[in-house]
Amino acid sequence: MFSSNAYSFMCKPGIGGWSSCSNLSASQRKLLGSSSRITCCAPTNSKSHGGVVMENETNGSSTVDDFDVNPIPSGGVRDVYGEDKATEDQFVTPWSISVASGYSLLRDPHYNKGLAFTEKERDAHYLRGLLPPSVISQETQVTKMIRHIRQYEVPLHKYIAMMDLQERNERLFYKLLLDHVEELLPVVYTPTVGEACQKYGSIFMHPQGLYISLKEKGRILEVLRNWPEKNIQVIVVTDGERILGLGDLGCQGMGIPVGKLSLYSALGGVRPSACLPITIDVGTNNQKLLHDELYFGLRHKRATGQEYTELLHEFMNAVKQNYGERILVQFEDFANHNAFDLLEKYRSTHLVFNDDIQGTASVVLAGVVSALKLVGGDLTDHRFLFLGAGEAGTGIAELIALETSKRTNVPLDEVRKNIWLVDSKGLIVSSRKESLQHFKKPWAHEHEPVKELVDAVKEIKPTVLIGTSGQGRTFTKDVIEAMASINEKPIILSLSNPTSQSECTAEEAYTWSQGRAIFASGSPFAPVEYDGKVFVPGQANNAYIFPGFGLGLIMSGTIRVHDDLLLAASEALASQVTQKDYDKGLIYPPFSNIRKISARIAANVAAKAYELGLATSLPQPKDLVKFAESSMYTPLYRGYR
Ligand SMILES: NC(=O)C1=CN([C@@H]2O[C@H](COP(=O)(O)OP(=O)(O)OC[C@H]3O[C@@H](n4cnc5c(N)ncnc54)[C@H](OP(=O)(O)O)[C@@H]3O)[C@@H](O)[C@H]2O)C=CC1
Ligand SMILES: CC(=O)C(=O)O
Ligand SMILES: [Mg+2]
Repeated sequence: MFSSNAYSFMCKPGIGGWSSCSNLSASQRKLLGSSSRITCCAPTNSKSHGGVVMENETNGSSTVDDFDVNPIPSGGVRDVYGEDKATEDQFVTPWSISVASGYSLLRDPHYNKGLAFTEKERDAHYLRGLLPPSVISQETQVTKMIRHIRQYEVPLHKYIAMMDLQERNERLFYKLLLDHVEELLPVVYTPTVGEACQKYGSIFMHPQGLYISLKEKGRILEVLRNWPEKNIQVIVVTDGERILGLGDLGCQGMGIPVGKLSLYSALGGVRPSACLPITIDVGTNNQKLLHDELYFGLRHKRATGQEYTELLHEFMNAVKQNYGERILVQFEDFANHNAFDLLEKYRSTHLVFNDDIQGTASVVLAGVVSALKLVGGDLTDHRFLFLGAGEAGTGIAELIALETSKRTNVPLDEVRKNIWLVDSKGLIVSSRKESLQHFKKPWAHEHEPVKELVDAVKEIKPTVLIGTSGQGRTFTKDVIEAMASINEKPIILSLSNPTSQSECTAEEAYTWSQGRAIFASGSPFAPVEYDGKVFVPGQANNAYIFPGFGLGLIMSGTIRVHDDLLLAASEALASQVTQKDYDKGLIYPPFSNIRKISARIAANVAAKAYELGLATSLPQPKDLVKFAESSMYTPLYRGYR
């Protein structure tokens, strides 16, 4: 992810976008060629925007835009290094221009091609003798790497090998991931990323992402400016308190933003250099980690209240100050006592998106809508029961209610009555209302208290059962048999991650429902044979949505997330399920088509953003799907002159 020896040029402060960098002279543009980056800076402590980096790709899109906070007087001399506007008490960053070659080129993951460097490149870039004589293609490298990965039987070893490749040769990493997406997604993402986070202290070799701890309070802007890439378009940030269903992993949660952003590039085509993984370290309440000598985070209990709020507020302001209005901040795996408040606080001032609340809602709504093709009826004909009433559960419930209300013109409050949630204390009912967290209150319907899930299933008689509890094996035989006795084709979504926390396995869902369940899970399960028939479980994971959703926001310059954009993403995803998928009982399309799916999601999201007046990249491209496709990062190697 780091690259220190690229061509670097200073340019005006601004905000990442898709228009061209007007500040570059013709000779600079020529000099930059196809594998160059332009780096800008501003004095530390400066109140102006920090800068933008743009990177050329084959599509020629460039990324410095028109939000100029420091216009250049025509004919004047440009303060390209931010040196002139710095006062004497301010420090400037000594950025330098350099060309990677020889040994440093081989060690630069952004530019390294290993044995794929051509003869000409080996001469031009002082690589003779630093590589064995053979020249091989990127295709052959992919074949070699997938064999290498397959050698490992332990998933964590595969994960380490993938991370190692990412640090050595970024384009090969992404080509490999894209070419073998169904095989490697479970390696770089759930379930293996969960184990990686649990063991991050001992497998940690290269620092990845940016760590912002309480120690950096008061100078977060400076910390952001230490990141080598300047044209950041997406940040995925966690504070590590609710990592998948594994709880508080503190600083070790970094595996999640790193993994999510790999998917942004692989599945959504957002350039890796535009992605910034961040972990905010306010301490951890995980006693095991606090006593682990390899733990590398702050060794104290989590800061809460004002201390937490102030750090997060400084972070959000610094992000906007450094990267501008269009930077997308994706909140990931925060505990629900912070997640809802952060989203509420920043949704009107920043481009923020909570993947666990909003992304999950969008993907599950799509799955439910497609499932209706298999079971019949409309959304209003179905009754939903959730195990788990936190971010994912109430987020999904809310979006299903919104879509149903829009489709039927029935008021939201009325629609909500068909949706029931169970939390750790039992069914959410009106007699509990006073003591409920705010996000549960809309779901407190009139009913006698019910403690056990199986009893709730028998009482509520849901057609759809959704697990968002983070508790493994909670959809017991009794629960699934109860669902199967009420429904010809029970829809059972076991969304909790990683696999150990899944409410049931695919085998349990199919066996206990005598092969009648429409089943999907958050982490993947292998196909199951039951009664002579093979059942292929789908994966209901927000990974279907956030990469395309983010691309849609970025390519349209959208400045705020609106619920209708989530509905647009969901609709696009559901529309990608084919008859062939339905015939296999699948309610999601295969991940092997993910780039096409992401382009459609991006286009639908962008179209809605333009319609709502939230998009700022004007004029609107005529064909948004083509535009999305042409905007995507491709991991093929570029030639170096
Ligand atoms: N597939 C996907 O794409 C996604 C999956 N997830 C997964 O969903 C799970 C939950 O995430 P999230 O909603 O953010 O977590 P939260 O902590 O916000 O919510 C968890 C909910 O589960 C309830 N719960 C906990 N234990 C039990 C139990 N034994 N019986 C009934 N309810 C219980 C909690 O109850 P109480 O409120 O009483 O504490 C709470 O309401 C995680 O495993 C996560 O990995 C999340 C996002 C996306
Ligand atoms: C998938 C995801 O975002 C989660 O489990 O938290
Ligand atoms: Mg998450």
